[in-house]
Amino acid sequence: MRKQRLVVVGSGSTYTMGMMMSLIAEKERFPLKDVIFYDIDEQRQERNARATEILFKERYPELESFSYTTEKEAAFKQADFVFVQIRTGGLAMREQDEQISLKHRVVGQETCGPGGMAYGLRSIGDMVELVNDVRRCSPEAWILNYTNPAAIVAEALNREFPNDNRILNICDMPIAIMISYAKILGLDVWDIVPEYFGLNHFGWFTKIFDKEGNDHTERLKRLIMETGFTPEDEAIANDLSWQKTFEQARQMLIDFPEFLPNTYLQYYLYPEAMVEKEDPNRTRARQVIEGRQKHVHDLCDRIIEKETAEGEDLHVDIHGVFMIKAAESLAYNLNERFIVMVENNGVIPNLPAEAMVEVPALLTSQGPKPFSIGKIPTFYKGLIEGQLAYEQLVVDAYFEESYQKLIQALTVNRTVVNASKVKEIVDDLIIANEKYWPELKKNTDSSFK
Ligand SMILES: NC(=O)c1ccc[n+]([C@@H]2O[C@H](COP(=O)([O-])OP(=O)(O)OC[C@H]3O[C@@H](n4cnc5c(N)ncnc54)[C@H](O)[C@@H]3O)[C@@H](O)[C@H]2O)c1
Ligand SMILES: O=P(O)(O)OC[C@H]1O[C@H](O[C@H]2[C@H](O)[C@@H](O)[C@@H](O)O[C@@H]2CO)[C@H](O)[C@@H](O)[C@@H]1O
Ligand SMILES: [Mn+2]
Repeated sequence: MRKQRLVVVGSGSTYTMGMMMSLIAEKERFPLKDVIFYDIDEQRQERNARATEILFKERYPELESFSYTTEKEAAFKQADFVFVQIRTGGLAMREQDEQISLKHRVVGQETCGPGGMAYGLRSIGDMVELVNDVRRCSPEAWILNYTNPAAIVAEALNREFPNDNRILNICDMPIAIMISYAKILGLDVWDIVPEYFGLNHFGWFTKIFDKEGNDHTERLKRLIMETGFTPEDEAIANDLSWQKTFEQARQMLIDFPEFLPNTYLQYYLYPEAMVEKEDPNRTRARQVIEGRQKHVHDLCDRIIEKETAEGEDLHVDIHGVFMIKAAESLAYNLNERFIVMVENNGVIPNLPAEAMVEVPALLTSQGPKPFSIGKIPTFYKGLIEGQLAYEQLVVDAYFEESYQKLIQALTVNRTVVNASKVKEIVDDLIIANEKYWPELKKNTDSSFK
């Protein structure tokens, strides 16, 4: 089996240690020659890197080399795979996004509504630059991207690199939801065969089969409605915020019982209730800073101090495993089925061909081969078209540096109804994002060509 050369971009991420444990767990199926960390923040990277070095010495002695750098050329020189999980502006800007939105009494969330829009305008520039840098050094490398808001990033990268077939945007939410389905059904998550359609963080499971072809959909729906729905992936099972989110997914199913919803639909279907639930002084970013980030930093500091990872409660998480299993399938042409983002091109014939949709696909050495979905019913088509218009307008606003396109984008987003509120929110976000966004021009030219 050919060993892979892996670069992890955004290696200072709170997810890196989980990802490294997942690489160790998958080493027989995704053997590595070397691993290189790349991040722009030397300190954030160094903490994860020094702990990883110790972890790999103890649990991955087969690895030929591990290194870390803030130099792009050194990082990208010979990669087979580049895993990307960056956060432009950091968790501090996530907190701004959430608080500014909530100040205007609209959804304050990482990837949805005004917060997601602000984050999208920050991510696009860095992601485009990164892909260009990787391609200069490693034209054939697979770039697997987790960076959010993944829907907007996918749309922007597809426009900027239309002929690059080795960029794949993925999200761990569908598989995290499937872990909960598996628990309810008494199945292993990897034995579940889902049918699913939508945009990233905006989709529905239409059928849940097992590998023998048995249809569990109606029983699953009944069990969720009658007995509840809880997060089961270890990383989120005990997190109150995720518990509330999964409980709300049960309510969505009761209200709209045709298909099983992605948890993120709660922000679009019940925006006012979501605002009521939030404390603007302690939004999700603050919980992550004091929760997951603190936990990871403390863990790394202890490993570095003791010079061993022995005795630490380190575990594999679905976030890491999902990306690595997707990489395995691409690297070794395994043709395994994953829910990923692809250009529509007729997969859903009653949506635009150029839309970046999230659907099941076989991952082959030639890239994703999506399954045909067929025409989707009017309710979902209507919701998706609005959300897609929002995502496309955000990307237009970025590339055209257009204030007006951004106003249009947020106006079609279901989380904000009132157009006068849109302008106030956008104006506040412009000030907060001065360092990150392009300077938006206020011309009012018609978009008719
Ligand atoms: N797609 C998904 O389903 C999914 C799941 C979980 C997390 N994520 C995303 O993963 C990313 C990381 O999340 P986190 O909470 O660990 O964030 P984090 O802030 O802890 O880590 C991000 C790291 O990226 C680095 N970084 C920022 N800009 C960079 C650039 N231009 N080049 C290289 N490094 C850069 C930062 O210095 C930081 O170390 C976020 O975008 C998050 O939304 C996506
Ligand atoms: O609010 P956060 O930072 O805790 O989470 C935001 C991310 O949520 C999803 O990822 C989950 C994932 O679904 C779960 O399996 C586990 O690994 O935790 C992740 C984070 O809690 C979502 O898919 C991401 O896009 C979000 O960034
Ligand atoms: Mn996601």
